[in-house]
Amino acid sequence: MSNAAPSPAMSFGDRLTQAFARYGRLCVGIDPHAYLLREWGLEDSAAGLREFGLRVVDAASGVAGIVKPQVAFFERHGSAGYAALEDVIAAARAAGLLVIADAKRGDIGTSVEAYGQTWLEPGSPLESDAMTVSAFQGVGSLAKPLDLARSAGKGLFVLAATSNPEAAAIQKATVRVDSTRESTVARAIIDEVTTWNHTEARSAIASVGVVIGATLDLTEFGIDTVSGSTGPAMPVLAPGFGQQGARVTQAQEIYGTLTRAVIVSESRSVLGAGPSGLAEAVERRTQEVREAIG
Ligand SMILES: O=c1ccn([C@@H]2O[C@H](COP(=O)(O)O)[C@@H](O)[C@H]2O)c(=O)[nH]1
Repeated sequence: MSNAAPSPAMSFGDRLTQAFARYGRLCVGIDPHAYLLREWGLEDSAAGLREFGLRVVDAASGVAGIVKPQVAFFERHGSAGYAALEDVIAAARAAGLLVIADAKRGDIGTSVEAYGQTWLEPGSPLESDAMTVSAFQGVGSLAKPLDLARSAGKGLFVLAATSNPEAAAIQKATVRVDSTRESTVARAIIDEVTTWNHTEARSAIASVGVVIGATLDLTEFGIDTVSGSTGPAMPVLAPGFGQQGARVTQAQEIYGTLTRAVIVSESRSVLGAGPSGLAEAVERRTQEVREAIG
């Protein structure tokens, strides 16, 4: 399966559906922390990051369906880091892996459009299959990347309730959505994404998702994990499993009805196996995630 040139007829949600059916829901994070590079016997340089990323791609290829490079680690090395990231992304996509660039971009609409072009435009050097974005400047500010994602068969994951504890105060804060309703910030973002997805109702899984951490009690964020959705399932990129403490056996309990399109994202808990144990760790984790949520 190659996803190098997605036909516009095939949305990101459709490709996600295929990846789920074939490989399950594990997303292997490509997070070349300095300590991991050391443990792997690699230099903390662009060349070391490139080698690290390519080894993860190798281990994930044919076993897991999705990888998520954490852009921050590559940016540390400036232009050489970006060149390494380009190679890692290209190798992953050529191997048939879906690539979610964890770039967490956001800005006013005219600038965020360029971020979308960087990560989602077919033919761009950093072309990925999906990217993470921030709605701090309003979900409406993301209109251009949303349009591009739709026309190019790409995906977006909007930060809604993140796994880090420091975010709770802002994300649980109440906002007035209209003259009759109030909602938490997290819930308001999820509702806007859901509305967007209802206009793309032809796929089983939508192309625009949200980031909701597995470390949270979602009821405290006002997030509905009980009602069944009528439209396409909203993909939920779910960090917080593994090193941050959440267990995949609890996924159903954490996400409730949202579980049907949860992507279990794990980085350090898999990468910590080191280069010799990595392939086995990816296989084992893929299996555990399959057993827990299919
Ligand atoms: O809410 C969020 C959003 C993104 N992340 C990112 O996911 C990985 C998690 O790494 P682990 O080693 O599995 O903890 C990392 O790249 C974070 O920046 C997140 O953790 N929480």
